Amino acid sequence: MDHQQSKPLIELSQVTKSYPVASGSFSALKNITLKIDSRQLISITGKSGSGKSTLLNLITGIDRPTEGSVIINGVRVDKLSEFELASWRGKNVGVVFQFFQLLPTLTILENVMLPMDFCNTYPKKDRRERALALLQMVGIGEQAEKFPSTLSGGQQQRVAIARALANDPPLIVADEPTGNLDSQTATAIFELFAKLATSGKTVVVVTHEREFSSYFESTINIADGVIVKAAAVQV
Ligand SMILES: Nc1ncnc2c1ncn2[C@@H]1O[C@H](COP(=O)(O)OP(=O)(O)OP(=O)(O)O)[C@@H](O)[C@H]1O
Repeated sequence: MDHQQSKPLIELSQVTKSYPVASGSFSALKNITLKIDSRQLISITGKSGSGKSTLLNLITGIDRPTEGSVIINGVRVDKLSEFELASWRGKNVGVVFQFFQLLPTLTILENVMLPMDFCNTYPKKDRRERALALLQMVGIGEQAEKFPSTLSGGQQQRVAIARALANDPPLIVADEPTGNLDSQTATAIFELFAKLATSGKTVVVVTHEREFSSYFESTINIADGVIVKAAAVQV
């Protein structure tokens, strides 16, 4: 990949996230400074309770830091109002979950159209065609009129990825996206993420699965709220 053209998509400066607890306050993230270039596939790893979800929630603007700044694609996300955040998130971040979280009463196609309907990002007449094109891109175009419960886990995760891409966000974030999938299906999902990074997306994946480390350009390892390693992975 041509790293010459890369620029940071994600910039965290001296970020601390503390929660009030009975004994005072507990810092889930401690003074984190981090830059992630665009067009990269990055993993976040660490033991349970190390701070991975907290980091992800700050990057997606679901949570705000107690101290420090979070800049995504040039926008100071931690300074946006709740109203601004909802709109910013809808257009700038596609989220993929472990358990897919598709709406069961909508068809696959309707699930993928939903973010466009919410954010009004594409003309109404174009949304169906765009959703279909995305489903074809992730390899399940022929399932478009089916309901989520009739699909396999791997197929449902492909739908969730198509939905995450609906508004063409620069950033895709995935929290344990293959935690519920067999190894072969997981491989296909990581290959899809790699393809997205090559096509220009920045993809940040929280994962425990070490056997897929070769897919990532960098791995950010967190322990007790501190980045202990953020090394480039040799592919
Ligand atoms: N709202 C909260 N109030 C108090 N402590 C919290 C809160 N949210 C998270 N924590 C604590 O912050 C630390 C980091 O939590 P976080 O969910 O980010 O970990 P994680 O690495 O994602 O874990 P897992 O792999 O189990 O999901 C944990 O010790 C957790 O108990």
